[in-house]
Amino acid sequence: MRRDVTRACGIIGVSTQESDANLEIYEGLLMLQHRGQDSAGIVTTDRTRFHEHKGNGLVKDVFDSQDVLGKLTGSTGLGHVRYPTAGSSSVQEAQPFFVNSPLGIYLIHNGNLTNTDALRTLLNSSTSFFNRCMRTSSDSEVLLNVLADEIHRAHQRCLLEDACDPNRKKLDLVAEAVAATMKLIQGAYSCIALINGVGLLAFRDPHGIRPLVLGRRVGRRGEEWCVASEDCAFGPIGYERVRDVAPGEMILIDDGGNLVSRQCTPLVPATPCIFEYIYLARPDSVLNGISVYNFQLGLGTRLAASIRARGWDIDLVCPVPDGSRPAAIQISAELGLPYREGLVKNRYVGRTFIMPSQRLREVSVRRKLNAMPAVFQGKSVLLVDDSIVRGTTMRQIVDMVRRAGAARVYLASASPPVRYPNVYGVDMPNRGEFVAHTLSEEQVCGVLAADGLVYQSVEDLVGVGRELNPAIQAFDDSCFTGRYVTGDINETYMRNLEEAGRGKDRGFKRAGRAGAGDAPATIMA
Ligand SMILES: O=P(O)(O)OC[C@H]1O[C@H](OP(=O)(O)OP(=O)(O)O)[C@H](O)[C@@H]1O
Ligand SMILES: NC(=O)CC[C@H](N)C(=O)O
Ligand SMILES: [Mg+2]
Repeated sequence: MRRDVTRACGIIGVSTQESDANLEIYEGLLMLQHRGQDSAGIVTTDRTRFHEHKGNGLVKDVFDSQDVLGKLTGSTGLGHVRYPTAGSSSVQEAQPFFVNSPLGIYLIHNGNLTNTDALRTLLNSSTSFFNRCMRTSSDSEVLLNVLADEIHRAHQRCLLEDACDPNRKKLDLVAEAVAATMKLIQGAYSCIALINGVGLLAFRDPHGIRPLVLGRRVGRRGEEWCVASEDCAFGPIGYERVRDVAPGEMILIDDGGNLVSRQCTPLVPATPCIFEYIYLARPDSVLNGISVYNFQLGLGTRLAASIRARGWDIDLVCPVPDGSRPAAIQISAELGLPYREGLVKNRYVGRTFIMPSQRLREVSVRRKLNAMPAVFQGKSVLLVDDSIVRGTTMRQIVDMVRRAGAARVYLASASPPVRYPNVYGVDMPNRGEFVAHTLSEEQVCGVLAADGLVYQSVEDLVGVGRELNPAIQAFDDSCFTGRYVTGDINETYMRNLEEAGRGKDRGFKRAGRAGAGDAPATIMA
């Protein structure tokens, strides 16, 4: 079930009392590798100094020897795997990022800020204590500097207060700073920071768009903690899922393993990114109380009803491996049709949708998937995929399956038509590149040269999530609806995004350029 290509970031932090954090973080990052493959980084602390290593590439290649990993000593630390949404892929932008004032802080981030440029201007202005100058164009580096600035301000405020207790708890200062940071930054963020002399800090944006899960175990010297993007990381390193970090919540674990939590913004139900359940997260993860696997089965159940209504004459159901398997299995069970694996995947070829040109993407699909005549010859086939974005994958597959002898090729997409970019930390092309951006279902079917096409409806998609966790009534489904939960995304933002992406052929390269004063607007076709 493991995906070999995705486009978000994965984060993990561990606070133990006696174990080697480096090994646990390494193992945890391997479990999160599907979320980002551009770079990997780990930092640990042995309470006297930080130990850091990061680089471009997969976790196994960046940490390719005992020597490299062995130098990362200490019982607390954090790790990151990156797929960029802002800035570039250069090693300077690999995470974690570090600042040394007002105290040593390392930070990792999953998500994307939508007001990065405004924040950068603020940090460079005289209102910032240090007129902070960044080294990269990463939004995550900006986020770290905002946090550092706010920690400094909170400390200054405390010193100025007449009644300030000189021993005022560090927790209070950090909580004040995180709350102030959350007021300034916009967009999506799940973050973990290592703060010298304070401990391990984790916080999640007020809408809970990107995931963040807390795990715990009891060691010989007391409680030990793990925070990660997905709880699939916990099992191999011996932690048990406790709960999701709440939207707008911060958690601080001190060096003694004591955990405290503060709600930094008014608590509202999460509006998590629905694409996590369709494509990004591993099926063995439970996010926001919803099993990703069960979500995907639910997609199959709902889609089966729409397929039945079409009255197509189908001989077999075939998934586009790997992500659509749960939905396809469920469709085959619901419709009483044979399930067949007719597309063989080559696990040693890399990316398709993020390849740097359309021609390369097409070649890559053919290298990655091969259609078997033994399955398709003379059959009327229903192909199921988790999503259709540019349509490159499906167009190539329809052609391959026909060449393999299929009599008819019907298509089912477990998610609705992707029509709008995701601006919250998932790499997506520009609006004009989506095959469905301005086309109807029937027109897309024509472009893909299929005999029929059915998409999941937005109502059914959201209905699956609501059914599995009634406490969550709304999701960030912006890539299907054009409705952005943070309310700050407008046409100017989209145009700037598209202009910044032009010529790079990957679309989502830079963010955070919304024109000041633009009214938030729903972006509809
Ligand atoms: O319409 P397109 O632009 O071709 O993109 C859609 C495809 O991209 C993803 O697969 P991908 O090949 O990225 O990875 P996977 O093997 O993990 O499914 C997704 O699962 C679809 O199959
Ligand atoms: N996909 C992500 O979460 C990316 C994090 C951050 N925006 C970066 O570009 O590095
Ligand atoms: Mg795919």
